[in-house]
Amino acid sequence: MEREEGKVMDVSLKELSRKLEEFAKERDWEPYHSPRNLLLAMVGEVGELSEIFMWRGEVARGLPNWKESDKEHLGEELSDVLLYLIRLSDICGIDLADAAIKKIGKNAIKYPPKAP
Ligand SMILES: Nc1ccn([C@H]2C[C@H](O)[C@@H](COP(=O)(O)OP(=O)(O)OP(=O)(O)O)O2)c(=O)n1
Repeated sequence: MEREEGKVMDVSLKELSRKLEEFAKERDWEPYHSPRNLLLAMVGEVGELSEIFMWRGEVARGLPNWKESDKEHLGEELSDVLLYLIRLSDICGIDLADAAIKKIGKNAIKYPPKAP
């Protein structure tokens, strides 16, 4: 994991996946991390993420008028969704990085760029 001024600059999905595995092992939570439980946990976090945007109306890119504390909360909920997604993929035996790259390739064929 590459760091600069205390901030993570580059981290792989595999590194995050390993950290999540360690986290679950250290707490004896592995039996609870079944595919269905992880999926439900992720959907729950998507709900929490949605709540942040609820009733605010449309939001400008970069969230210029948001309080720092709201942006921090947003980062936490986005992370919860990502972490459960990575853990779910891992427990299902899916290499998420590989699957995502392949899917981007497939998308590009389905939706070719407009001709110049
Ligand atoms: N069985 C569990 C429970 C939690 N976590 C981890 C993954 C998530 O990143 C985070 C979720 O924790 P909480 O369920 O406490 O959810 P929040 O952090 O959103 O707290 P709250 O719902 O109180 O806002 O913890 C986990 O891996 N396995």
